[in-house]
Amino acid sequence: CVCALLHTPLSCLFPSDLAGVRERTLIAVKPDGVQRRLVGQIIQRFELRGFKLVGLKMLQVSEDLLSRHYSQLTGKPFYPDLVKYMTSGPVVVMVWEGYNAVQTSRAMVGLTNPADAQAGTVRGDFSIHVSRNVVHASDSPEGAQKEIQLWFQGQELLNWDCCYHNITCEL
Ligand SMILES: Nc1ccn([C@@H]2O[C@H](COP(=O)(O)OP(=O)(O)OP(=O)(O)O)[C@@H](O)[C@H]2O)c(=O)n1
Ligand SMILES: Nc1ncnc2c1ncn2[C@@H]1O[C@H](COP(=O)(O)OP(=O)(O)O)[C@@H](O)[C@H]1O
Ligand SMILES: [Mg+2]
Repeated sequence: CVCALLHTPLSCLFPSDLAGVRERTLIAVKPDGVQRRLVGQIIQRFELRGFKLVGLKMLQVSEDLLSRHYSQLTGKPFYPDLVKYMTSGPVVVMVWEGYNAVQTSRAMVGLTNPADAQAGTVRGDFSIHVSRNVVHASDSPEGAQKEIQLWFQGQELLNWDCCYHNITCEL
């Protein structure tokens, strides 16, 4: 721990805002992202940003899981097409942990409609249409907790120590 090397208590480096250091968010590479071989690049962005991967799997999504994941969208006109899209092939779903993970991940992913997503975001760099926008990212800490419980069993998530933990803002 660099903190120990510096003989500096962590509280000196991060004086007051430690609440969000172990925040977790759910990111899914949607079927179009998997088909287009974008999984590696998406994982790399989260690793390079400083987040820690604590869960990862590939699966074929069931309509039941999807309807629970997108429960607020089931009445939308595009929902049937959304189901076709999301069940058209495997998705890669992961849980990333770190300071302010939800908000920062949303910023990295970009706005829902790729036409509005800034260049430099996943959607802004890799997609052009809202119905094929490559990734999902939880949009609130509460939503993230629900989604993580929906997609992962507790034992599929690993607490592991990162040797750079004070640099990446972990406790
Ligand atoms: N007119 C629309 C609106 C949404 N969608 C799809 O439905 C998903 C869920 O919409 P929403 O939750 O509003 O967007 P985001 O939160 O940005 O996307 P996600 O929940 O997948 O992260 C979108 O990503 C998109 O794939 C769509 O195909 N057509
Ligand atoms: N108007 C739309 N037309 C087609 N698909 C949409 C539309 N709005 C949202 N979607 C799809 O539904 C997904 C979930 O929507 P939402 O949760 O609102 O956005 P986000 O994915 O950014 O969290 C979006 O990512 C997108 O794939
Ligand atoms: Mg959403």
